[in-house]
Amino acid sequence: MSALLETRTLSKHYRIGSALRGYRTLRAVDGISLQVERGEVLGLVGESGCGKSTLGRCMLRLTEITAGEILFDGRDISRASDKRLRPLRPRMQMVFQDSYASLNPRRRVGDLIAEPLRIHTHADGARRGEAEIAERLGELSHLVGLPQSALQRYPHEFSGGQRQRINIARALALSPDLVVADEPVSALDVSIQAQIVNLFMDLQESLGLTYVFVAHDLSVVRQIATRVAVMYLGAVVEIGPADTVLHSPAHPYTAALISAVPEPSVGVTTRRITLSGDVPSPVSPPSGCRFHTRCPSAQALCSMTAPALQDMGDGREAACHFPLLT
Ligand SMILES: Nc1ncnc2c1ncn2[C@@H]1O[C@H](COP(=O)(O)OP(=O)(O)OP(=O)(O)O)[C@@H](O)[C@H]1O
Repeated sequence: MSALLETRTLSKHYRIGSALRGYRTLRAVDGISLQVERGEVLGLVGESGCGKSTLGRCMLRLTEITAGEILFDGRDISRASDKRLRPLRPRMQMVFQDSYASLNPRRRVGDLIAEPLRIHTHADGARRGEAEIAERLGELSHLVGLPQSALQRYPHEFSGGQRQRINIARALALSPDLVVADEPVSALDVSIQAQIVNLFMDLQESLGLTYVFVAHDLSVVRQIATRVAVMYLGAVVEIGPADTVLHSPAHPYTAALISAVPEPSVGVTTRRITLSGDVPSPVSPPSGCRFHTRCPSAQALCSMTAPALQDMGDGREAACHFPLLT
């Protein structure tokens, strides 16, 4: 069976600057090939600005891509028009970090959750009637743990965690196959984060969902992800089963990310690695391996030749000339 979603050398470049000062190309996502299998939770991790959100948005074609291909359920949607995407939209949904910005403050929660049901018809073109919508609203609020009374109220009357439940209900309204969640818990208090992560996990199990879960917090990713893709400067540097990648990283960058987590239970690294310097600009990424300017294991080869993702023989791939395990 084919993957639910596949990207092939996917790139998203932005033109930045001005006519006066000159234009430059910012490589937010630069040639990423990966597969998201049905029923899995792929965690996307990496420092701020490495391209996680851009990749998530490209996967759902919420933004035009610059190059490469995206296949959803075997169908090439890389350059599909809005009209062609429309029947697929219900099957792919996004949950954003900012639970408030995603909700129109002037509309009642019930209307907000029902909106996708009113906009999209059934697959045969039939519109949903009000009784059907009311029944679905009842199901959805139960699924995400919102009381029925919440449907009559407005977004500002809720806490951040409850608002994220509203966003999740909206995303699930049309029974999607794939949900891309972009830092869905990072704006929440730690105690509430656990509740929302648990909700994501319960829903995934009961509804058989597939997630791409973007997060910079490795302890959250470790809790929910079955596989992890580690991004650096627009590229994937390591990808594989979450336990393998987070417990015995092959790429020095993954090891450094894990080292930076204060609580040691997140991963057990073979070495403690501290990164020096800032992330280079995606406008002019370093030659060879993009990570070589900050890598403690870098050698002459690393500044000349970009390493491709290689099979490490344990179900994971890493893009490094001198991986930590060999
Ligand atoms: N619309 C845009 N125009 C120009 N540059 C953009 C645009 N959107 C994102 N970028 C740039 O693309 C790069 C990747 O951004 P992106 O938001 O995808 O990273 P991220 O890993 O999700 O970071 P964060 O966790 O901070 O959101 C950054 O350098 C960002 O400034």
